[in-house]
Amino acid sequence: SSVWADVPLGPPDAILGITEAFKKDKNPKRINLGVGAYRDDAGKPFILESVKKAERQMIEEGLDHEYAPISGFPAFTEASAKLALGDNSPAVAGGLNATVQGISGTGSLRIGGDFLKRFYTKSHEIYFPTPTWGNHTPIFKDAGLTIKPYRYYDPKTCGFDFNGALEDISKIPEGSIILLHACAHNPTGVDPQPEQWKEISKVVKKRKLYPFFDVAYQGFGSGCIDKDAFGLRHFIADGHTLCLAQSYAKNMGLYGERVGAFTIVCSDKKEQERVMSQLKILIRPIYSNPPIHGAHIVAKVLNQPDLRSIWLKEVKQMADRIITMRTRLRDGLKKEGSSHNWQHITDQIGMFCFTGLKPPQVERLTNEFSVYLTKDGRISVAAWLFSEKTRGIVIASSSSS
Ligand SMILES: Cc1[nH+]cc(COP(=O)(O)O)c(/C=N/[C@@H](CC(=O)O)C(=O)O)c1O
Repeated sequence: SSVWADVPLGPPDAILGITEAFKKDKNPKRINLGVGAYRDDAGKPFILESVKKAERQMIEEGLDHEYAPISGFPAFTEASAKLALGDNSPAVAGGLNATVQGISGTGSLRIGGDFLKRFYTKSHEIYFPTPTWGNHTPIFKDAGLTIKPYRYYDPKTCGFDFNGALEDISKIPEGSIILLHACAHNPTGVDPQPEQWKEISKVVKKRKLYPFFDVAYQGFGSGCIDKDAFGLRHFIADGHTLCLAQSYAKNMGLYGERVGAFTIVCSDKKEQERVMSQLKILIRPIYSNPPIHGAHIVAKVLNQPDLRSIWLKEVKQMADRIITMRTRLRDGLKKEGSSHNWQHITDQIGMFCFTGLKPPQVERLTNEFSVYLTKDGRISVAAWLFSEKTRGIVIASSSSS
């Protein structure tokens, strides 16, 4: 028999599989609210002006196609570290950030998982908020870490289960790794308030946990890159030693360019050199060195003041549009006669709204109205086109709610 006779058929991806199903739907009124990708008012992908300008400059400069360093271009990695940690970050100023370019957020998270498995000796257990982004599980499982939960989302309020989270975190075994979403939590759209971040930092410190921040939506939550980094920067100011994975897929619209970064904040320069050396040894046999096109774009946009100021306006414009769409969706549902409390649609923040719809209602929405969303009831508000689709949500939510 064939050598692959025992290969089982795997299930479609819970998120990317929605787009596959959407593409097969012939209904002209179909709408895809599955994948976390921003769309403009015409439902089209949004190419940022700052990105277009950077690319035009790159063509004029005739950039070559030579290999980047294993860790990526310093112009990219240093700008990424400053974006997340702050322009005046003492850690960056002191050269304590061991930052490498990763293959977008996913690849950066995976480098982190692999590095922790190889060198973090206190524990190989990583604690996830419940729920979390679907791909977090296979990323860290394949890296050889054991996944454990802490409470995060309260289905009763469709909000943050702050007390539950604190209670669970205060019981996490000392030295464990804890995964935190920096902002715009996926899939719930529920973020801790600044005061709550401070409490979380205290408990994480008390338990001597190792924080791993996933920074996939900086700027996309509030529209302000500094506000969205509050939790991360507070943890640094609180003296935590931590690591973080960044993605430029959403906040620069560079989805397919696969541009991200992974940073370990080290305690001193010697440690940073040792950590950098081992990150490069880890990367070399996987993909040797990172893709350069998107990295050049990001380096230009972040380092050139004219492009940076355009970008800051554009990321705020995207965040503001999402906030407007949230309000229109909530009002539209009321207008359609729904008596359900949809307040959480505007209380939540970032690309996603956790509607609270149950799988049977999601199925109805998809099968009868060609509205595509993930089974857990998450919709990408960024992809929402205000239309009579609202009616579909009302009907689906009214049935067996
Ligand atoms: C929290 C989070 N972290 C990292 C990523 C990685 O994105 P990357 O394209 O590797 O930089 C995503 C992507 N989330 C959206 C897309 C996806 O699932 O791949 C989503 O949730 O739809 C996240 O939502």
